[in-house]
Amino acid sequence: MIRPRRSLLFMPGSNARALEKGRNLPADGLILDLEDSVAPDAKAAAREQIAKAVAADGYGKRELLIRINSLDTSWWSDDVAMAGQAATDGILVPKVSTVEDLRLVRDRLAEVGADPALKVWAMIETARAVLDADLLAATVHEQGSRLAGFVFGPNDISRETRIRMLPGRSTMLPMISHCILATRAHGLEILDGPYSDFANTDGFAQECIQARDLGFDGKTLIHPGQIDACNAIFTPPAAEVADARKIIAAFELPENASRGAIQIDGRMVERLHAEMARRTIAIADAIAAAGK
Ligand SMILES: CC(C)(COP(=O)(O)OP(=O)(O)OC[C@H]1O[C@@H](n2cnc3c(N)ncnc32)[C@H](O)[C@@H]1OP(=O)(O)O)[C@@H](O)C(=O)NCCC(=O)NCCSC(=O)C[C@H](O)C(=O)O
Ligand SMILES: [Mg+2]
Repeated sequence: MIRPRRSLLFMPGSNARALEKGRNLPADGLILDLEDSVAPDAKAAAREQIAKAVAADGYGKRELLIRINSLDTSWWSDDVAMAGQAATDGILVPKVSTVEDLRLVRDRLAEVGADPALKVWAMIETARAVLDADLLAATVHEQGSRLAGFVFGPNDISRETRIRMLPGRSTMLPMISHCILATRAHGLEILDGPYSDFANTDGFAQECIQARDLGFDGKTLIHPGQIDACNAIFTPPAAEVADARKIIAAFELPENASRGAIQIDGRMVERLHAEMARRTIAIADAIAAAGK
């Protein structure tokens, strides 16, 4: 089943006001954070607060992920124990670098008896993870894997590699495309990283358009003011949906039953375009069904 993932808003697990606000924000998903937005001495309280907020529910159809702390900290194991028992859709694992990292998380989730439907998302934000993106994505085929996709992490990549984050992202485009290819080769999803300068609405909109055109499924956000623009940019435009319906209808005509390529309004259209059209319609329908 296709799920709209146009906008996933990060919120600090230590911020009760944000957790409360998340119940009414129009984001497709929320990422309740235990990692970088939570100070070291607030980790335990944030973990408890997230558990209570999820148990109290009220998040409706929004996809809920909990970002745990990285595997080189003393917190991650308790984070997984809490997240594995919480009624969410998945966990987001930061600073994944090796396939062994993903196996550790898989085994810990099994140990705590997590619901088999709970998914794992990996943040790709180390040089090693970018280089080995294909290997990481390939773990989806392993027994017991819960991997659903990647979230790109430009800030940590920049920190580790000293590659600068520039407007237009010219310095990061090769690695972004590399990660997107790795996910698609294994049937996974991928979300773009956040845009920190939340007061710069034009810059944000340009980055969303770029993210969509590069092939990301959606974008992670850090401020509620970014949701509407992000949703609008990642929503298939009405004209694209109408065109998709036309393509499907054309291939369903008896006279086209045995044709691989046809003509619509002066353009060549092939069956691969019908496949793309079906995805466009499925996303548009899923957005409509979610009432957004
Ligand atoms: C960046 C912020 C600290 C700004 O917060 P604040 O100063 O409170 O902003 P505003 O006054 O404009 O807020 C207006 C109202 O909106 C609420 N709010 C703000 N942010 C959020 C949010 N993320 N979720 C829910 N609600 C939010 C405020 O409470 C105000 O509400 P009201 O009281 O009704 O007026 C803040 O936006 C923030 O903390 N953002 C999230 C930070 C975060 O989660 N960071 C981690 C993810 S990014 C990352 O980790 C990078 C990645 O790993 C990489 O490597 O690239
Ligand atoms: Mg990061």
